[in-house]
Amino acid sequence: MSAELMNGTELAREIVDRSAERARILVAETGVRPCLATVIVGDDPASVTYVAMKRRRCAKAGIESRLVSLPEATTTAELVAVIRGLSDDPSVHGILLQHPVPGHIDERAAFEAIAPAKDVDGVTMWSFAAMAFGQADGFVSCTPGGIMRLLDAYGVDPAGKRAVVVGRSPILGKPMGMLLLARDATVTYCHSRTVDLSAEIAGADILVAAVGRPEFIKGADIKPGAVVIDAGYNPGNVGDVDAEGARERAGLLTPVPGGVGPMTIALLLEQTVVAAERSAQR
Ligand SMILES: Nc1nc2c(c(=O)[nH]1)N[C@@H](CN(C=O)c1ccc(C(=O)N[C@@H](CCC(=O)O)C(=O)O)cc1)CN2
Repeated sequence: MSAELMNGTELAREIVDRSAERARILVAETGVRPCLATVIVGDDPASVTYVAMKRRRCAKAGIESRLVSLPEATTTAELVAVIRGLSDDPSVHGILLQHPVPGHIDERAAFEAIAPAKDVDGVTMWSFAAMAFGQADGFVSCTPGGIMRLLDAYGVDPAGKRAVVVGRSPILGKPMGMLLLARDATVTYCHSRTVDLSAEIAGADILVAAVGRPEFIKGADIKPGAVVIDAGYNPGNVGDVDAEGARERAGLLTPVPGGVGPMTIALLLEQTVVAAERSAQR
């Protein structure tokens, strides 16, 4: 078997094009241009690259992008104050705090300073709860939200399927499982204390790898015909799944690059436009 690749680049382009058109209409009808404020603390090279990618795509989509670049030594209190300022600024519609922040910062406290209506990256507790309770007024965490859109585009209905999420981070693994559960999948979370990971993976109809360890998931463990979502973004564009092995066994597979990554950014742009539309209606 050779897996069909799920083209995230193409689907993301469609979403960004539609978002750009909505942004254009919003400007024409109300004079409001969607604005995303991105906050980055320190100069981690990967984060700098991701932020630059997001800003480039905002520019292409007609979304204003405001960059707040803070030094490594920024304290939690200073960061919270900056984010609260953006939350109170009516010209800002979406706020993104690039993850990870330096270790001395309380990242949760910083995320929680984002006003729910501007949480276009879906990182606050309010957004998580809204997603878990199926409330449409919240914003979804972008990577899991993008993955659900990919599944839909490729006709994968999670209902009744065994879904295994490897990883339990607050902005990826945990919300991923909740979104699959909301679509009636039988969800298992796996993590560092999971006793027999290979056996859990072997039972997965839908496997989401979100561990942050290069090629951690071995092709031989994958159930033949499974849908394999590689949400890894390790240095050198290496995913969390052994891509060669997965191609042999999976039915559908997201490539790295060109799978989940572009969808993450597409969802961020789409949700920024939605936040701006909502603010213009108020
Ligand atoms: N606040 C957040 N921080 C982080 C998130 C997030 O969703 N919100 N996700 C990751 C990294 N990330 C965005 O920040 C991200 C990583 C990779 C890509 C991407 O499109 N990758 C391309 C390849 C890139 C290249 O060509 O070099 C791909 O997969 O095709 C997008 C977003 C951590 N932090």
